[in-house]
This record gives sequence, structure tokens and C-alpha cells, in this order.
Amino acid sequence: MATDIRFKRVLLKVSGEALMGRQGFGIDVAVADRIAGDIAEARELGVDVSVVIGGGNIFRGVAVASKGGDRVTGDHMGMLATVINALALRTSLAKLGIDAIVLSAISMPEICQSFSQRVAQEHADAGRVVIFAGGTGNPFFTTDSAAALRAAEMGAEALMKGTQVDGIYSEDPKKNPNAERFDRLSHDEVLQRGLAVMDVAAVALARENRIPIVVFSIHEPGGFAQILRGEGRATIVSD
Ligand SMILES: Nc1ncnc2c1ncn2[C@@H]1O[C@H](COP(=O)(O)OP(=O)(O)O)[C@@H](O)[C@H]1O
Ligand SMILES: O=c1ccn([C@@H]2O[C@H](COP(=O)(O)OP(=O)(O)O)[C@@H](O)[C@H]2O)c(=O)[nH]1
Repeated sequence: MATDIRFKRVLLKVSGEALMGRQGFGIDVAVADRIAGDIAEARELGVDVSVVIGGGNIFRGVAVASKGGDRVTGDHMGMLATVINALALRTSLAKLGIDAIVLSAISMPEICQSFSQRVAQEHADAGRVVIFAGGTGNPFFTTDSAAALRAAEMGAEALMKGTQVDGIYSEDPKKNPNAERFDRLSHDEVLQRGLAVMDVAAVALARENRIPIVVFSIHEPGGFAQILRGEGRATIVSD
């Protein structure tokens, strides 16, 4: 079955906002459970999945900065939010009998192990789903950049960005419903056209390391496995 699969080892970026479902804030456990189910489905296809999780459902650093507060402190709060989400996803995976481990870029040994590439690789080799928390561990970055970084470190064949939209458009489709949707783009095209589905640092890092980016809707149940089988709607960014 796995012979039809396009990628055997992927890094899945799960948007923090995806976890809040219709609530408008925080974590909807039913949504976390459903995303865990999608990861389980991908593993059944024989795909190694590791995950970078965002924190936008709880906190974004710019929210502090925009109200005159300190950006660095705001970003620290945002990175902590990603740890909360990572623990929720690990809990949902455990309910399905999937062994997952949270590795944080910010040390908090009472709660989870600290990230190092070597430790991450060992857990992945042991068949665990590695959930990377704490973003890059640095302010002024995003979890998209963390996803590109961890994808490179883990030797992932693709960075799969599960987000609110079903691909990359000529403009933000939430602002312009008539925007044109692309099936394929190069990293250079994404950067040159200023397509803001991911930040520039993340796309540039993926380009440097020749890692394809696949943008798809995380809200479509079973969508992740579909994309891995080469079906469903997504935009593929590759050279
Ligand atoms: N050209 C574009 N194509 C697709 N989405 C875009 C584009 N420009 C902006 N976006 C917006 O980017 C969002 C995804 O980026 P982001 O907010 O960082 O998501 P995430 O929460 O998944 O990290 C989409 O929900 C979409 O509204
Ligand atoms: O390497 C990182 C990753 C994240 N963040 C902070 O954590 C917040 C949540 O991450 P992000 O906005 O990327 O989450 P998502 O959009 O995926 O929900 C960001 O707004 C930043 O404040 C950070 O400072 N450095």
C-alpha cells in the first residue's frame, strides 16, 4: 500500500488556530482528537510523521507588541502556548494508542524533554511521533520557521502545512474570495509574489534545503492521508 505514497517521512505543521475549532479561543478536544486520528491514518500508510504545533489559538507575541508591550515577552508567551497545544495533541494521540513525545525548544524538564536533534532522531527511529514545541526557542520567529527548521533537521521529505485554507492563492483568499488558487509553485515564486501563507524565513529555509512545502486544509477530516496519497486539494511548492 505504501508504494503509492509520495513522501515517506514528513513534518506536519499544525496551526494553533486549527485546534480551537469553532470556539474562538483555546483547545477543542474533539478537534485535537480528530487531528490525532489524521496522524494515525498517515502512519497506517507507512509514513513517519513528526509535528510542529503553533500557538495562535492561545497567544501571539504581536498581540502584546500591538498594545505597546514588550515583543520579546509576548513571543515568550506565544512559545509557551505551543507547549500547551503540544501536550493536548500528545494526549489525543495517546488515546489512540500512539506513542508520542513532546520535545520543547525551551527547557522545562518537569513537563517534557528538551529538544536536541539527536534525541528527536532517536525517538523518531523508535517509531514515536515527535511533537516539537516551543517553536525555534527564539523570539521574532514563527512556528512556520520552526517547521522548516525541524523538517531540515529531521531529514523530512516534505513540510506539510495544515492550515485554514486549501492551498496558496494569488492573494489571501479570506480577503479576496476571487483570488486565483495555484496547484504548483516554486519557492522563488512564493517569495517573489509575496504570497503570505507562510513567512519569508520559513520559505527561504525550505528553499535552501530543497524541501517541498505542501499547503492543505487541516479542517478536512482524512485530508492529510489523502494528500499523502497524491489526492485531494493542496498546493505543492517545489523546485
Ligand atoms: N496568498 C495566500 N494564499 C493562501 N493563504 C494566504 C495567502 N496570504 C495570506 N494567507 C493567509 O495565511 C493564513 C495561513 O497563515 P497563518 O495565519 O500563519 O496560519 P497558521 O495559523 O496555519 O500558521 C491562511 O489562513 C490565509 O488566510
Ligand atoms: O520560534 C518561534 C515560534 C513562535 N513564537 C511565538 O509563538 C506565537 C505562536 O506561534 P505562531 O503564531 O507561529 O502559531 P500559529 O500561527 O501556527 O498558530 C507566535 O506568534 C510568536 O509570538 C516565537 O516567538 N518564536
